[in-house]
Amino acid sequence: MKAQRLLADYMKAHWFLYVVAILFMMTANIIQSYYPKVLGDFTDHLQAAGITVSIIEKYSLLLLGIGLGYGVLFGVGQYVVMRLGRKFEYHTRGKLFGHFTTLSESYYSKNGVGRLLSFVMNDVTAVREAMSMGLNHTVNSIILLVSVVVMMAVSSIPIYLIFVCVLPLLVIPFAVVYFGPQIRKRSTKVQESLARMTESAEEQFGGIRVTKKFAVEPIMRGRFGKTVDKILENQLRLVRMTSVFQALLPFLGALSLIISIVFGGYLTIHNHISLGNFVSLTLYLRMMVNPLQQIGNVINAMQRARASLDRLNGLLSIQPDIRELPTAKPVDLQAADISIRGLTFAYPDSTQEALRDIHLTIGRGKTLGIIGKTGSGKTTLVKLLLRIYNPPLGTVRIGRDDIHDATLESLRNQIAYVPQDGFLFSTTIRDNIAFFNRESAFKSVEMAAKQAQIYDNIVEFPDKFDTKLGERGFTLSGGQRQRSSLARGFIKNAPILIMDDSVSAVDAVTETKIIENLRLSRKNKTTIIIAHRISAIKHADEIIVLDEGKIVQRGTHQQLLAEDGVYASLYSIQEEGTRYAEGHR
Ligand SMILES: Nc1ncnc2c1ncn2[C@@H]1O[C@H](COP(=O)(O)OP(=O)(O)OP(=O)(O)O)[C@@H](O)[C@H]1O
Repeated sequence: MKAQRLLADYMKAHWFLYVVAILFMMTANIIQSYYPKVLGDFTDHLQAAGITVSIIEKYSLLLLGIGLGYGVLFGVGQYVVMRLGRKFEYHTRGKLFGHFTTLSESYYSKNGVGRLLSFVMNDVTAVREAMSMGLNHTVNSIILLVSVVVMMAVSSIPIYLIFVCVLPLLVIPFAVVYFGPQIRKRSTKVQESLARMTESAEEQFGGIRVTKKFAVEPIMRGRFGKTVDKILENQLRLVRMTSVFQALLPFLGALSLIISIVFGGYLTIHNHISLGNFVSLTLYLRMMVNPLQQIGNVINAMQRARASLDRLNGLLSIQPDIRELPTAKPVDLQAADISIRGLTFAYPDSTQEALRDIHLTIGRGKTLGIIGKTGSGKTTLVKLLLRIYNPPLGTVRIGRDDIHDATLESLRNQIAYVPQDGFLFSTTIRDNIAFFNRESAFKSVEMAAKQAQIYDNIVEFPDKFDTKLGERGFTLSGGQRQRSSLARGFIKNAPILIMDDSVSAVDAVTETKIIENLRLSRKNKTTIIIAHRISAIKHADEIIVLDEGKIVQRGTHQQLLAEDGVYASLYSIQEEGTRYAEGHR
């Protein structure tokens, strides 16, 4: 859906309130346009009959009426429009967030969090401002201008005088046509540099611990400084352009006033027009300057909003690259083997193949171990099983069906994936563990914590399972974080559990206990364990060794040890390391 559609749909849904607000503001401005006429008449009265109490009473009451009428009607109209604007902002942010949730990992790997935030913050605000201010000012200005022109036309001020005085103001539309597109271009640049700053700030804050440990704060300040400098540079270019534009408008207003004083004054001296007409004319012209200036502001705001709308359109038009086929059916992973045939895969935008000609069957209820050098394609393989990326058609099957024929929900609901650096939310440890179902019984949360060997730590925390974790769970150590995220995977008790190097940060004794718990609790359930340490996978029914995206060895632990290959040499290095460590205890 296009961003303009969002805006149009919203306005259509609230058309009644908009009409009421516009009517209020129109009436307010019509009332206000009487003000110069009243002062003009007052001047004529003064000139004809001198000042009297009754004249003062009459005109002050009239002016009070105009003031009150304008104030109340305009105030209510403006309130309604502003309120609608804020609601639009709220509504649009919700829609954008909804869209974000549909986008796949490849989008997030290319766009930083800061950039995404900037859509939700800066762009939505720019559109809201243009919408509220635009409507307010446009209605006010147009109605006031029309009323003033009508009032002048029906007054006894000669038309030729009005025309000559208004002449400089007619330049305004041309100025708008000239400046508008340039302002828009510069606004786009400002929005883009704001997005880059938010992105940089997010990254810098995220990496603040690393920065502190390496004492490279000046580099960090320098990097951030560059993004801020760029904003300043772009903003100043925008400000220069808008300032010239906005200064031009009052200048033209002043010019028309000067003409009215010179020409109108001349006509008054020679009794061609009354003194009251002369006063009214100058006041009318003065009254036209503000609305004209406001129209200029509205055009600026509209240009900014157009730039933001274009960015939002770009975002909303991105189609998630992982989509479900209309014919997709739920699958039952408990009842089917997974077979991979001739799977070769390269990441989008990458020419290098991350996986090459993989043939593998993961039998139901079996445990598969995956080992291999860093970057050998282990995580890629499981990402394809989860359809975080799309495997080529026909290469991955669940039972007899292609994985593309499965609904994403059924697939992901039946797989518990535990990554190496499991993200923890700023909530209680209990909610973090029971993430997939917040309603899980406390008993199951405790059980999962025990299986992941984190229970003993949690009961020592100040509020035990109700301990709130800080931003990203920083109050926990690396190993505790990893085990909490492991508990989150265990509690799901899913037909398939994938542990992606998720015991790397625990000591050997804890690892052995976790693996033992795993074997007991996951009897007859499929488990895939990716690890760098052989100790974590040696019990598996089958182990594959990946190297540069290819399976170079496969078999049980014993079979692989018997072969002269990567596995056996890795084993002897790791064993030697363990013996060495034990010898030095
Ligand atoms: N999103 C991505 N876009 C492009 N290339 C990627 C992406 N993710 C991984 N790669 C590349 O794909 C290859 C395999 O990466 P993968 O993460 O599967 O390795 P791994 O065996 O899990 O490594 P590790 O043991 O370090 O976790 C690497 O060369 C990596 O650079």
